[in-house]
Amino acid sequence: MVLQHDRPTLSTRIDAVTGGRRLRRLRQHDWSRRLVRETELSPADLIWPIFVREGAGADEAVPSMPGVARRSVARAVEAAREARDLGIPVVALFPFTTRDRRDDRGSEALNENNLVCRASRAIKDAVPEVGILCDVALDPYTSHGHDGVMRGGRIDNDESVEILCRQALVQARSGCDIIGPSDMMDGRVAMIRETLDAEGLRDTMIMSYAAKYASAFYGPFRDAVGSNDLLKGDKRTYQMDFGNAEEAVREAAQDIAEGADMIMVKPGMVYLDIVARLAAEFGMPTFAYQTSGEYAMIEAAAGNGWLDGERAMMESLAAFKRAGAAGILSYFAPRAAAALRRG
Ligand SMILES: NCc1[nH]cc(CCC(=O)O)c1CC(=O)O
Ligand SMILES: [Mg+2]
Repeated sequence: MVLQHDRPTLSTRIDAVTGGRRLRRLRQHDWSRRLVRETELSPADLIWPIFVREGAGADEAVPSMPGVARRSVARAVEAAREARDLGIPVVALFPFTTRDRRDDRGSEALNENNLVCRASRAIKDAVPEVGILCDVALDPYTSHGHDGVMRGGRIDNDESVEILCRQALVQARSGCDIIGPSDMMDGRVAMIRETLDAEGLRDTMIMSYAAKYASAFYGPFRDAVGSNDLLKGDKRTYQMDFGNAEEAVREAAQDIAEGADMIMVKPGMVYLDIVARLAAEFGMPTFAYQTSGEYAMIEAAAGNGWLDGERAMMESLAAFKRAGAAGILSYFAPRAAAALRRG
């Protein structure tokens, strides 16, 4: 390339290498950028995870998740109303369980009057237009913080599945619309489907956490549900190894064959390759969970003034859509939906 350009010559040469296709042309105006935007986020893409706690009164802040709180059942109902008004289709319920309600088998999971069941009934009653998703896993209820039952120092798959089926049934009967098995036991989707069908609950949907990785990005969530101090060891014998992608395809294939209506990848931001891959490979409604740690990361940086939180929020959520996700579970849901409605 010559150093001193004669403009017309340079322009001709650039036209020659680009074929005259100047890709910046479409980026000139807000209107033209909007016109050609390939994917768009909408409030209907969002699922709002809500933490519920016993008792009445004011929300309890979760320190590691600025802007997120544990709500009483009445306040959870208010959140569902807010979701409806914002156009958010689904809320996901997670219980904060104190030590005294936990045991080594997670018995509280099967109590039809447990917090999640009471919150489901209250929301169904007051705001029937909003869908309810409930996690199926024992970690909010076990004294050791694991998602299943321990047997000789390991999590017993089949014994756990049996309890998880009963947990799913109790939740579905309380008004939960979508069962979200997040436990990663083998065969649980089929067994849960069978259990629900046998009880006449054919319409209850299953969104399986198909590819759920053993991740550092769940830390703040475990604070929020009270499991962090209790968890013994880690979850690597049932949650996936972060080095694996082929295995995610096998996991998703199994869950789909077993009857999952929708699949999910978790965490989300650091596993966008998996989201894109599963969405393309199976063409099933594929969801991503922007987890507590991913949320906290953005909030912490924004809180320090290190990045523009509002923009980082929208950009991170849009990335899931671009990767092919049908929707996103995100603690940003109400804020993002409000921003999208403002336009
Ligand atoms: N099975 C429990 C469960 N369901 C959702 C999350 C994490 C959600 C988040 O980090 O936002 C976890 C934590 C875990 O597996 O330890
Ligand atoms: Mg599996």
